[in-house]
Amino acid sequence: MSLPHPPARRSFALNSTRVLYSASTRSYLDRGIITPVVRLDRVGKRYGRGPWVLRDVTLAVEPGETVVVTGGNGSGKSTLLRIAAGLSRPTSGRVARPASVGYLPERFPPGVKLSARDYLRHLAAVRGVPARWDLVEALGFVGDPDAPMATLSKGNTQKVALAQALAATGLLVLDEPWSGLDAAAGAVLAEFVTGGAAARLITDHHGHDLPGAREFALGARRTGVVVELDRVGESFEKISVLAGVREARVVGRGARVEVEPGFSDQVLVEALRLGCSVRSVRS
Ligand SMILES: Nc1ncnc2c1ncn2[C@@H]1O[C@H](COP(=O)(O)OP(=O)(O)OP(=O)(O)O)[C@@H](O)[C@H]1O
Repeated sequence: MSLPHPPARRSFALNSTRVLYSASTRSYLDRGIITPVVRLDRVGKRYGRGPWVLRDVTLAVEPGETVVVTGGNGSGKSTLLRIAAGLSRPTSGRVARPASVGYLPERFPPGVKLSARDYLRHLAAVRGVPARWDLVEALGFVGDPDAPMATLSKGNTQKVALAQALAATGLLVLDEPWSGLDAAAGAVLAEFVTGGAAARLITDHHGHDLPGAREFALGARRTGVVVELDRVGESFEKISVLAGVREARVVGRGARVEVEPGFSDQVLVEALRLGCSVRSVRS
């Protein structure tokens, strides 16, 4: 069930600039002077009779703010994002969101027969927003805009999928938006997700450094091992998906890797095999 939208007199205009929100916004939020764009109130989720994936999650994202949802594999990040975007119903709790929501799924749906240009036009028409081909170009799309989406490379598919999500003005929900992007597109995206007036809720296994972003950690479990690696380079992607890796973040030329109990030996062996050096290992 969605909460009714808050009264307009308490809302900040969504098209105001980011600067307006930078000073003391948390205290304004707390005092009810700024209304969050999206608010999850004690949200819980279980699929069928399965275990609870999320329990009692309360989160508010204000205009112009970027919140990065972190947590290990299976901690419920994508589930939380789908609930925030309105694509999945919470089992308990309440969600209030704006009318204009852009959503980038973790994986692009297979079997889309439309061309990139028609796909963008179609989704824009459904949502009542302009088709932003300029965003596709800004991300450095290379390919035939009139070829079926299924024939595009992963990175170019991601650029089109991102453009349809970024066209929204209220809330941007982006699940692993850097996935498949080249460095140039990644840098453009980093600017998109740290500027502008929309509220942004994202996941990012790559741990990009996003100025002003706030972290929201899910399922923070205290046991496990933290491994600090050096000389990680191109191996980061492989390390971040190793069995037992709860979370991996780029730190300078190295990485900080949180590992589930019992998995640290095999993660260390694999990291050394990939040419990394080990800076520290601690519980
Ligand atoms: N449609 C579904 N039906 C049943 N279980 C699901 C469904 N979607 C997710 N789950 C389960 O919910 C849990 C959380 O999944 P979710 O994809 O939200 O985690 P995540 O933190 O995004 O993981 P990852 O970092 O691996 O992407 C997992 O145990 C998953 O198996």
